[in-house]
Amino acid sequence: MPPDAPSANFSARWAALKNIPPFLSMVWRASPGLTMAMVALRLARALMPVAMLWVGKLIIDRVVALSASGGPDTLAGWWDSGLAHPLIGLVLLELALAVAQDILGRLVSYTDALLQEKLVIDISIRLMDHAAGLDLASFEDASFQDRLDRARRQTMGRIPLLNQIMQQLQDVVTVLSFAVGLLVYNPWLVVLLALALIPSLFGEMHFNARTYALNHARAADRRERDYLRMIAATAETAKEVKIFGLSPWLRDRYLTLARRFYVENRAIQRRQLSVMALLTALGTLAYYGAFLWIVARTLTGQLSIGDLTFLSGSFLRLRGLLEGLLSSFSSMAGQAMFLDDLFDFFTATPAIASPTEPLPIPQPIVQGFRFEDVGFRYPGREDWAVRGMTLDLRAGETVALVGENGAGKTTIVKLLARLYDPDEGRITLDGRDLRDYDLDQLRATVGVIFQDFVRYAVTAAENIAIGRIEARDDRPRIVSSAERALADQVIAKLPQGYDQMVGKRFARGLDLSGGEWQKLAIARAYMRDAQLLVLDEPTAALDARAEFEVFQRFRDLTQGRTALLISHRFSSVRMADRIIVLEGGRVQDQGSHEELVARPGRYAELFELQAQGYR
Ligand SMILES: Nc1ncnc2c1ncn2[C@@H]1O[C@H](COP(=O)(O)OP(=O)(O)OP(=O)(O)O)[C@@H](O)[C@H]1O
Repeated sequence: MPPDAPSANFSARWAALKNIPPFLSMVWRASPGLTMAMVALRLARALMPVAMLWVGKLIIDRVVALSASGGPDTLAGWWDSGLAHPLIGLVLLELALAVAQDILGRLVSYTDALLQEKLVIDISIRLMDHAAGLDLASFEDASFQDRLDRARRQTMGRIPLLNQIMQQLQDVVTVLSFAVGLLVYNPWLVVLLALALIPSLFGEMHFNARTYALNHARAADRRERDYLRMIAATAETAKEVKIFGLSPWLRDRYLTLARRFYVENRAIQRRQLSVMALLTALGTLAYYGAFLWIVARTLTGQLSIGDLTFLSGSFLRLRGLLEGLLSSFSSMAGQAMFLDDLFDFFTATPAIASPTEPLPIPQPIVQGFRFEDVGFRYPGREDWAVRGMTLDLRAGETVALVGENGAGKTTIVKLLARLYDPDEGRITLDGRDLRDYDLDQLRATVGVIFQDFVRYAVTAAENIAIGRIEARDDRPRIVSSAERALADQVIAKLPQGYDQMVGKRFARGLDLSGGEWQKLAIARAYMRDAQLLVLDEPTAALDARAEFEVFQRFRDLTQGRTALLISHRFSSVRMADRIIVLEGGRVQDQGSHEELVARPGRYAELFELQAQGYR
């Protein structure tokens, strides 16, 4: 069991009850009106059983009294004498109660369904909103992924908890109403019942805690299982799974993980079965003991037949209710333990945020961006991704970054957009630390298209509009961005043009080639009014001519704006005003293409290598 797994003991369970009030406040937030209606309906419903049983007792006592009094022999006689009128009134009352109970039950289910739905929507939106504010680093951290995964499950998985809590509330009121009835006859009856049920309560709590601990400890396994199931059967992976014959390997890996969980879970379930059977038997014994007492008192005339029915009825109901209450109380506490993950997730705060008094981004940028002796390590890694990095991105200039795989090119882009903050040194914009500026404005100013851009399963137009989602209805803007990125030719070939659904996730979707996707992605860059435009190798799948053309246009169209290009193709890179050569997270050299090829160094060497390939 990992150190952070809650131990399978009672205190963890009791402690989890602290989650109930915040959970209820979430319910209230989701819909105050429905919540109030629900509580009122449940309360009314809670008092029905005791009322019905009591009226039943009154009916029996009256029937017994009337038949003992030796009244008329015929029904008509009874009617005329008027003796039976109060009895008829009681029967009608009982009938009305039964009908009301039914209607209330249906209203409760109706309100419950609506409230649960509202709650799912509300929690989902809060999860999405909260996730949007968190650091990229959080998403790249596996333990955070586990937490997020568990929290996400809470959205659907813990919703029945609402019903459980409400039912619990209703049952408590019903129990209290019966207990008051029993107390009137003999307080010991109530004590006896409660005592007999305590062992089952602890038993239930113990086993629920064990199950939770197991689930918690195996969260990482489950994520892997979901992942395996996903890669075994999705459009994105089907090609490789077939070509490499991965199916048996995926299947075995899945089975190994699933079996481990199954075996551990079965052990808990087995113990629960035997222990709980014993504890429940205890309860049954106590129940029949009390029942004997009631029968004896009736025989000796201390209780009426009506009392006997009321008491035995109350007893039967109380036992069922208390048992249900105790077990659902413990399962409710168990469910509440799962809420820890949800609330944990909500308490996670981003480290990268706007300062309290942010500076506005200069319009226009005058000097540009500058890295001053910047060092950065990815969380959980010992080695530096960039170190001692000093470079300038002057306003209005087109700069290319080159370097071998892992040289730190993408990391520079992430630092520029403040997806991460440097561990050493600082990055400035017009002389002020990036951290002093408004974060949202900064991200709007830096338009980046990454090499691993997302292929959204939406329409072609929407795929482009992603670059400036507020302008998704601005068709002329979308069309002109598409033209600049050469994506218009791709779209012209689609049967439904800009409104064509793309991607293979949905039946209506039409998949595109790698290069075609890239053109759509590049069009996103033109949707923005970004002052710094970055293309981080989204052109890798374009053929050499298309990349050349895309970059040429990019340079022309970004005239007067600052632009950063990342590419491994020298034919494209040479268009830049200045080329920065990175090696091992540092600037190794910089200059124009002509300057760099003229002197011996990494650039000339790599350029020569690539040129040879074409000879
Ligand atoms: N999310 C991450 N978590 C941990 N380490 C990372 C992460 N992303 C990159 N790195 C590491 O940081 C270093 C720099 O990576 P970076 O992505 O900046 O290289 P790059 O120059 O863009 O490479 P490429 O040409 O392959 O795209 C590499 O050693 C890489 O392994």
